Amino acid sequence: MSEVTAAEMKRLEQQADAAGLSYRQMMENAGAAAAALALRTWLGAKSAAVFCGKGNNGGDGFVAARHLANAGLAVRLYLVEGEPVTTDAIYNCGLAREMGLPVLAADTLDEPEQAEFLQSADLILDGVYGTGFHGTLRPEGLAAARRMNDAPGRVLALDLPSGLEADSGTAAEGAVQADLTVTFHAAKPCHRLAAAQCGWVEVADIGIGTALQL
Ligand SMILES: NC(=O)C1=CN([C@@H]2O[C@H](COP(=O)(O)OP(=O)(O)OC[C@H]3O[C@@H](n4cnc5c(N)ncnc54)[C@H](O)[C@@H]3O)[C@@H](O)[C@H]2O)[C@@H](O)CC1
Ligand SMILES: [K+]
Repeated sequence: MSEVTAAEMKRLEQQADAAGLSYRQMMENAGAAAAALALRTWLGAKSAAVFCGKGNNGGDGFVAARHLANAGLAVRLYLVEGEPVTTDAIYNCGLAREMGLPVLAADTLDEPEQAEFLQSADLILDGVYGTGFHGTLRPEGLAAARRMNDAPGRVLALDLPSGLEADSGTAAEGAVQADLTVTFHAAKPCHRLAAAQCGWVEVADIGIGTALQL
């Protein structure tokens, strides 16, 4: 399996953007691929809880949530560190809201109705941190990882399980344990170095190969 580091991936995304494949389109492709993978892996899934951080990994989560809702699933989004801050994540959070998807603070999961939704969700999507993560999990990230790990549903990590460092594969204490990880364009070193934490790993095409004629 070919592999790229987080820095190499960033460079490829810059080159693809310069070649006409926008960052927004890459995010759309990533989230759509993740939703499609979830739907064909877990046939019959009826509900999904999607955890989003404030960066572009969260952006992938908003996109995936839209596609899962369009496929008929009951979907709720949980913001782990407040509102998104990157341009494309803000845009996709807005689209999810316009569709009428519930976008809630993750600490609402302390309330019985939200806790019940998470307990009954067939799918849990982890869009808290991707290649941007380094170091240890702060309290919000740690609490979200614990909720995902404790929930009975299947956990799909977007790009990599939150709490793993993409290049070193170092797992922060309390990191997400995924059943399935969908990574984009190519595997990152963590998928090999922390394979058990990632579960089954699938690589999704997000258009970079075509844009760059690789
Ligand atoms: N740039 C792009 O065009 C694309 C990016 N994609 C997604 O974007 C991800 C990378 O997004 P970002 O670079 O925005 O970063 P992430 O969304 O991975 O992380 C969010 C933020 O967390 C912060 N952070 C780092 N360590 C932390 C810690 N220990 N505790 C709390 N916060 C911490 C970082 O400063 C980072 O800005 C990829 O993994 C992938 O999922 C995909 O949408 C494909 C296209
Ligand atoms: K993630």
